[in-house]
Amino acid sequence: MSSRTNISCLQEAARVAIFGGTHGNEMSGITLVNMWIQNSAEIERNRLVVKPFISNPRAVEKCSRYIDTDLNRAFTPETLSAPDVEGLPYEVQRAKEINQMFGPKGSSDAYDVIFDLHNTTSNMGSTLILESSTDLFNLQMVHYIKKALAPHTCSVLLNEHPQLKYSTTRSVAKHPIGLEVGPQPQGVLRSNVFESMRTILKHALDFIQLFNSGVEFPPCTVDVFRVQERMDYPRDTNGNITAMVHPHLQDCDWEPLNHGDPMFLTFDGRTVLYEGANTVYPTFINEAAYYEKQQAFMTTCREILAANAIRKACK
Ligand SMILES: CC(=O)N[C@@H](CC(=O)O)C(=O)O
Ligand SMILES: [Zn+2]
Repeated sequence: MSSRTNISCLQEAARVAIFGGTHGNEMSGITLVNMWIQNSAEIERNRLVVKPFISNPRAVEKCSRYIDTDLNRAFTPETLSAPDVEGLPYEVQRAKEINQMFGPKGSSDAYDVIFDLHNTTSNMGSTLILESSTDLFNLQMVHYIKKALAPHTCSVLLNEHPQLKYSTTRSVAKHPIGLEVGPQPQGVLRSNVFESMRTILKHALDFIQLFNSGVEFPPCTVDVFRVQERMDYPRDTNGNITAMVHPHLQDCDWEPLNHGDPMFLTFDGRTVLYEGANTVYPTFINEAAYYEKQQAFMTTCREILAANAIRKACK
């Protein structure tokens, strides 16, 4: 029997967009994108269209997460097909524009790749966010980035949970990928966070250029953290929070949380323990933007994804 390797031939990635300011108070992505709009030399690659783009300019101007509603939840089929009437929430209108410019979502006309640059107040380090465990192009890209970064590290968050997945701005592209770097307070620029983001983008664009030039990428595996559950703060009967993230959990993103470990510290000094049977890996711990979403942190489980070899399809 001859052994044949399984190579998946994928479409060239000719058009790439880099979004900053999907949330108007996340300063690293906003600053990088504005810099690249001024001078794009650093992100230019052969035979590749790379478009730096401020996705929520009005929120950026106000330095707030959004004007009317969270843009990064607005890319549902219902919102995108809403009739163009006057008085639509700003982000709904903007989502429809972005879908026109970079989509339409789900169509062959859509951009190939959208990188969406975010910052978190959580101590997550550099994190790539995937929305599908079967997107070979993105899995290979993430594998490449992780290798290129070593000895520095980068976590991969997989958000394909049927209930917890949300309709992101980047989801307009064929290969949506989020980049979340922290900790960085809202409205603040930190040089280490800025530089980490910039380096990851460089490796990502290098990967795309290599892929487009015909390089074959061998089969690989990627360690990911799969979104499992959102954990809310303890609350009183009026819905007000009654506890804080416990000091033993604060800043411990991606570290194992086991049955019996402290989770919250109530205002009156009681410790609330994690009661789950299985070890989980919390992330987005004490993210500022998630208080309004009733989320103190998110639990994930570890998983290893395998990806076929890929190369560009011959036309
Ligand atoms: C802190 C923050 O904004 N995080 C992003 C994560 C993502 O892009 O998937 C969000 O909630 O939209
Ligand atoms: Zn964000």
